[in-house]
Amino acid sequence: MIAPPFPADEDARRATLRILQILDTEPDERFDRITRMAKRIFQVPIALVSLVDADRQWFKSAQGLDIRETPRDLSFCGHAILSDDILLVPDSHRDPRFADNPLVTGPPQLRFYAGCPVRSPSGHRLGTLCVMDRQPRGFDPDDQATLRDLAYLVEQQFAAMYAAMVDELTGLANRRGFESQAGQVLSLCQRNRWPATLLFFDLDGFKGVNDRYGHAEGDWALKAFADLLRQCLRASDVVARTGGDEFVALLSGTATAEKDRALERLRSQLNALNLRAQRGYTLAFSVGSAAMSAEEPLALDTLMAQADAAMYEQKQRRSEAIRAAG
Ligand SMILES: Nc1nc2c(ncn2[C@@H]2O[C@H](COP(=O)(O)OP(=O)(O)OP(=O)(O)O)[C@@H](O)[C@H]2O)c(=O)[nH]1
Repeated sequence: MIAPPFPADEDARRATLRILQILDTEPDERFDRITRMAKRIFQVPIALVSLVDADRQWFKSAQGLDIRETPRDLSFCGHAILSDDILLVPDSHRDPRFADNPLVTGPPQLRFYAGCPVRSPSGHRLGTLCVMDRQPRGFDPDDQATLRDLAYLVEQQFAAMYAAMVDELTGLANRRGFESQAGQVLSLCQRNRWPATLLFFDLDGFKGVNDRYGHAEGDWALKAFADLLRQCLRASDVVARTGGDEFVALLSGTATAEKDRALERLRSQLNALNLRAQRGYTLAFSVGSAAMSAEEPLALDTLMAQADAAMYEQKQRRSEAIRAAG
């Protein structure tokens, strides 16, 4: 058996799965309808929408299988997401990648597999729409075209979910996406008695960038800042653009010293960007933070309000200092 390797975009792919907040959710008729159609059209016992997570594949929709997940190492879909095309395994007994796979040699005794990768609007292959049989079979070009059409329906559902949760300009979570993801992360911190820190950022003098250099330049600056946040914070932190030039990040399991280090990294990378980019203006931000200790749980709203107030204070101090100097 050959376990599937990770694709090159693995981190971004998993971050997208997190933003969509689709893993471990309830069955959804929009996806179940598609797998029912696939099962009927191809006359197969099993049809799945499988999402490939860190170490498992999890089924958003499953027809003909009682389990909701299997280890990623054993998954056919882990192989299918390595390419844009359909992965076709007409007879698993004759394929060295799968011949001694426990899902082939034991239940559900998979013999035939056809899986079409399903992508997020940002282009990451999140999983597959796949059909399976317990006997070998063919899958002609017409079948393949039909499977691609059905996979496209799955992608449209992803697109609708994505639009509701993601800021189109920067690809970060939007306010709604943030509230929902951060709410879950905060509950996890509270259950495990981990500290958490919320950072509230607002760019300084951003209106001036738009006014002097145009809206397109303003968009460039927002995207550049979003990229820096992505680079300087951990993949497990929840980062969002919640308004015009406002960004927030929830750092989980993070105490003050780590938060300070993250902000130092951000400042130094922003300095480097300003020097490198030479756009005629200096991109700068004010930031406020609010901490939840392991002992005292706080609601997300409270953390947001505290961090916003701290940011505002810093902004006032900075503009007073600039006025005094000038
Ligand atoms: N380019 C661009 N500009 C935007 C977008 N959304 C909001 N803005 C602009 O962002 C600016 C935000 O305004 P403020 O926060 O008051 O401006 P500021 O100059 O940063 O003010 P301070 O925060 O006090 O430093 C406004 O000019 C908005 O028009 C966007 O998606 N793209």
